[in-house]
Amino acid sequence: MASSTAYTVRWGIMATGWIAEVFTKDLLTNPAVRGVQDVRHEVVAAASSSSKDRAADFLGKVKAPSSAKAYGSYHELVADPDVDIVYVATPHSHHFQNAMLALEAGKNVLCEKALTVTASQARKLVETARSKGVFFMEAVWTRYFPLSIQVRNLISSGAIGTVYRTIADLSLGRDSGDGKVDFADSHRMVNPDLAGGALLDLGIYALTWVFQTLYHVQPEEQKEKPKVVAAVNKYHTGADETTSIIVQFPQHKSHGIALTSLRVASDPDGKNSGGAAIRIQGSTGEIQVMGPAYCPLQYRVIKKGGDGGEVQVVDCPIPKDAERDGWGQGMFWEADECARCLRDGRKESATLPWSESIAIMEVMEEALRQGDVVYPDVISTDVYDPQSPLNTGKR
Ligand SMILES: NC(=O)C1=CN([C@@H]2O[C@H](COP(=O)(O)OP(=O)(O)OC[C@H]3O[C@@H](n4cnc5c(N)ncnc54)[C@H](OP(=O)(O)O)[C@@H]3O)[C@@H](O)[C@H]2O)C=CC1
Ligand SMILES: O=C1OC[C@@H](O)[C@H](O)[C@H]1O
Repeated sequence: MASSTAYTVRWGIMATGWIAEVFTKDLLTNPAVRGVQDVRHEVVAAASSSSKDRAADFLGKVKAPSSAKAYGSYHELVADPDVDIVYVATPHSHHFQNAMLALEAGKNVLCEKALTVTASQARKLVETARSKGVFFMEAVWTRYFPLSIQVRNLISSGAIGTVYRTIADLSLGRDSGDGKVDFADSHRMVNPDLAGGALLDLGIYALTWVFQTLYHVQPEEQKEKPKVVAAVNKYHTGADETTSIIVQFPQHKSHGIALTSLRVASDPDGKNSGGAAIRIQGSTGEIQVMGPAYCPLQYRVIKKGGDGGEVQVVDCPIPKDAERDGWGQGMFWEADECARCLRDGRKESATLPWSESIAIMEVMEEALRQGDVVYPDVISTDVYDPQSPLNTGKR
């Protein structure tokens, strides 16, 4: 078990869908299994906008302690004084209103990706977190993987010289052969009412690799806003199905190429036979990260002019908790980061600062603008409404 002096964070889970379950199970794994002694996590409440019973079922499924409270509304969750931090696990359409509900209640917030539908919404959330003096972070879990940390350190230490280009792809390959993809039109992946589309859901990981290799590593005073050129193919629902973006940092002479698609796959056979999903190309070598871009488990360092014997292959497996049915997907690392920030009084994570989440939202917004993708007003407004249907669940 984690040490008895470990700093404990009490989580409230907002929504009860797929990722809420995966994340909450990760929270409830034993931190010692991943070598963590200084922080630990408790799940004290979960809320469903559908019903209190659904929240109770959820708590049962994740084997939360019997003391954990089930709420039938998001409003009740954010009012619970025992909750230190709210994890927002609703579709991206809802993130602005739901995260605002929690921030306005004075709660710390970890909000699933994509942070919002628009950059203006992201800026408003950050302003609110700042004025309320609470912690706020976008849940891009991949950033906190030991693999990502190692890759960023390699870049910063000059292991592949100056990085001039990163090519990153996260594409699912869900073409169903009849002109459609195999998500129902109502599914959050393609439904504009839920801010569906490849870019906000998947492309954000390709952009994460572009940003953490070309932008994050830039010294603060040299951080440069990128130029953006995008090509977008729209699905018949109006959401984007294939989006390709060139992100240019002119001062740094670097290009990021972020690719995403629901039609073709980054890894058609699931064995990485197609090669690396991410290529980070420097003046003296290349780092290749094997996909999927959201959950990479291996990278390779290839030195320029090497004879093939110089390729260093590094595996970074995700520790599983055998005492908890083998749970552990790698989402616990971002939770540990939240705990350490709360313990240390930090309001934002240095690994994914507010300004970087906003910069990525600005790129996605610009790409979607170039592709004529338009989302409904109710999900793209930046006016907070505690009684919005997105907060009350009145669908
Ligand atoms: N980090 C990662 O690896 C992943 C992140 N995600 C992100 O998590 C978010 C949720 O995705 P996922 O869990 O797959 O989605 P699900 O559809 O499985 O769950 C979403 C939950 O949100 C709540 N909700 C509230 N209003 C609505 C609505 N109008 N329609 C649908 N659901 C609603 C529901 O919970 P309730 O009824 O209890 O309120 C629902 O169960 C997305 O933003 C996605 O990008 C998703 C998958 C992986
Ligand atoms: O964040 C995600 O990562 C895994 C994908 O399968 C999922 O669609 C996406 O939301």
